[in-house]
Amino acid sequence: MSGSQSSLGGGAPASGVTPPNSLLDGKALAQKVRDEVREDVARFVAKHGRPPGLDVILVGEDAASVVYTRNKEKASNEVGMRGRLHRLPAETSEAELLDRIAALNADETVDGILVQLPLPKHIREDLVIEAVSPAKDVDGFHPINAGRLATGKASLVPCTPTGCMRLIAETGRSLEGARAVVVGRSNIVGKPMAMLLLGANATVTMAHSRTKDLPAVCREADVLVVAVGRARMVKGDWIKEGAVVIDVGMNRDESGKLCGDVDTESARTRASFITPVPGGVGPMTIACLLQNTARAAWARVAGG
Ligand SMILES: Nc1nc(=O)c2c([nH]1)NC[C@@H]1CN(c3ccc(C(=O)N[C@@H](CCC(=O)O)C(=O)O)cc3)C=[N+]21
Repeated sequence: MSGSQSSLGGGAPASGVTPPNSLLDGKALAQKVRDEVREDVARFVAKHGRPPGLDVILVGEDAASVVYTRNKEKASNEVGMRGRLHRLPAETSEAELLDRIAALNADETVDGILVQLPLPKHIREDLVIEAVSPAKDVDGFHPINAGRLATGKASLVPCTPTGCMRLIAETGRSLEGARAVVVGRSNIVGKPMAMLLLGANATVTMAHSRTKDLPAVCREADVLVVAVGRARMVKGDWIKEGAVVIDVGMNRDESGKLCGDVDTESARTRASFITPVPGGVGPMTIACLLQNTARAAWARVAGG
């Protein structure tokens, strides 16, 4: 916890007495992170005479991906980076995509490379992830970076889990010895999330679709992070009284409304802090992408 600005909903103080049922405002906290990055970028430009460069590659026309990648491009330019979006047709071959990545790997003005997922079926995702230079892998998806995180030598860490950790820090709750449950075991959220929580000395349980009595496991959690992609799956009575709940889900319900993996309305009555969807983890993911890009730029000029 630092600074005088509160990112909690309802005018709650950022530290001290914890009000019940507080929404954690990810949008406000993301703005704070972006302001920090903007200052860092200015220092980089002053020292190195060029802005950090972020190159985002989108293959195909998926409507949501078009919006997200435009947002990433825009957000990077807003903090003073040189952000660029490469839009490739859906028919782009795997070899063509790998060529484009190789060119960006070799370009000294490129500090960060992000290939938007999912990719079209004819392109092997793992090959593409492994083609990005680990030093420019601002998603933190390369096996080298996953391995570094798992062995306690983290450099570029996946953006969503990093954002979740920052949201948890904002609550003022200590993770030391706390029981953390991560629901979902993906390589891009669940697994790196568990590594970060473990690194903060939480006792971590990884739960998933095969977990027996998932509600009972969730009820053990002082900190519950849910990343499964199922609309409002986690109900209020799965939540331990006073828990911190981080909802990574981005789903559309039957009426087309954006919602998380947690039934926020019922969970709010038991959680002390909970992230809304939208306006929770999503904005933090983009802010942490910018942070990773700045970090990659500094590391590259230092020869790290
Ligand atoms: N290589 C790669 N890296 C990614 O980081 C990546 C990806 N591929 N593919 C897709 C997912 C999804 N993702 C989101 C980021 C921010 C919001 C976000 O800002 N959401 C807003 C709402 C946006 C809306 O209204 O649709 C919010 O939660 O408030 C959402 C989704 C990054 N992803």
